[in-house]
Amino acid sequence: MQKIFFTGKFIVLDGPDGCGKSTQAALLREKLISTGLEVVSYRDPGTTRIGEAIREILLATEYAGMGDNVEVLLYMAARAQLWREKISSDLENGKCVIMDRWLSSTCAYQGKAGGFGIDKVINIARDSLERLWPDITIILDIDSSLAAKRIRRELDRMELKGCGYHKMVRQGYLELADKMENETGDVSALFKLINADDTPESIHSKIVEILINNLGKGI
Ligand SMILES: Nc1ncnc2c1ncn2[C@@H]1O[C@H](COP(=O)(O)OP(=O)(O)O)[C@@H](O)[C@H]1O
Ligand SMILES: Cc1cn([C@H]2C[C@H](O)[C@@H](COP(=O)(O)OP(=O)(O)O)O2)c(=O)[nH]c1=O
Repeated sequence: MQKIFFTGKFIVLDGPDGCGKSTQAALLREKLISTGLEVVSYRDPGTTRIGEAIREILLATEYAGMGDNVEVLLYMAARAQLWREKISSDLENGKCVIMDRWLSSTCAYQGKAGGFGIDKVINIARDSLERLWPDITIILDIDSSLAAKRIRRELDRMELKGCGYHKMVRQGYLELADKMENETGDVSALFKLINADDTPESIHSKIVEILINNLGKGI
């Protein structure tokens, strides 16, 4: 079995709705625990009481008229609370934090698809978050209509924004990953793209390989 040697890493899985983040977060959590690591996994927005309350407002279909700028601020608020209550101390205590979404989501959804602007999102994050980027962001890239077909429950306010919006979300992730490769300083971060139109097992193996190659040594 491959052994993973790293502790206290902040790992984000991100991508369009239905790309398989939750499935992969659960598989990765089991894998890291099986190698003896202490692991916590959270969802953004949510996890904290404040974050879950903000999440309810963000996803409720009754608030269809919410502006993209308001969305940016609410997602950022939920995230700031999650950092303050959970992630910061977990990392200090050497735990691996697996996040289902993070700042990259706000860049892709509100920044790109909503038209607010990716750079403006990053500027707001810089002023409101203690940490912008995780140790690594893994984007599960998939055609938006294929991802939408995987969702078999009632759609929430964000999922109801339509296929044009969700196509732009995918473009947003691709643009962000590309931007990260070319930036330097606090704007740059480690981003990896994976083709999510594959079996869960194969995607999982690729994620583990990426982590071993980028965060630690494998044998
Ligand atoms: N690689 C995959 N191929 C096909 N279906 C998948 C795959 N990964 C997850 N699914 C299914 O697609 C749906 C959405 O997966 P989920 O992990 O909840 O995605 P997300 O958290 O990104 O919305 C679930 O029904 C799940 O069982
Ligand atoms: C974190 C975040 C999520 N979102 C959206 C993506 C989802 O449609 C919704 C809730 O996230 P989530 O429950 O993770 O979506 P799913 O499991 O369906 O992939 O919020 C944003 O628009 N901006 C953000 O910053």
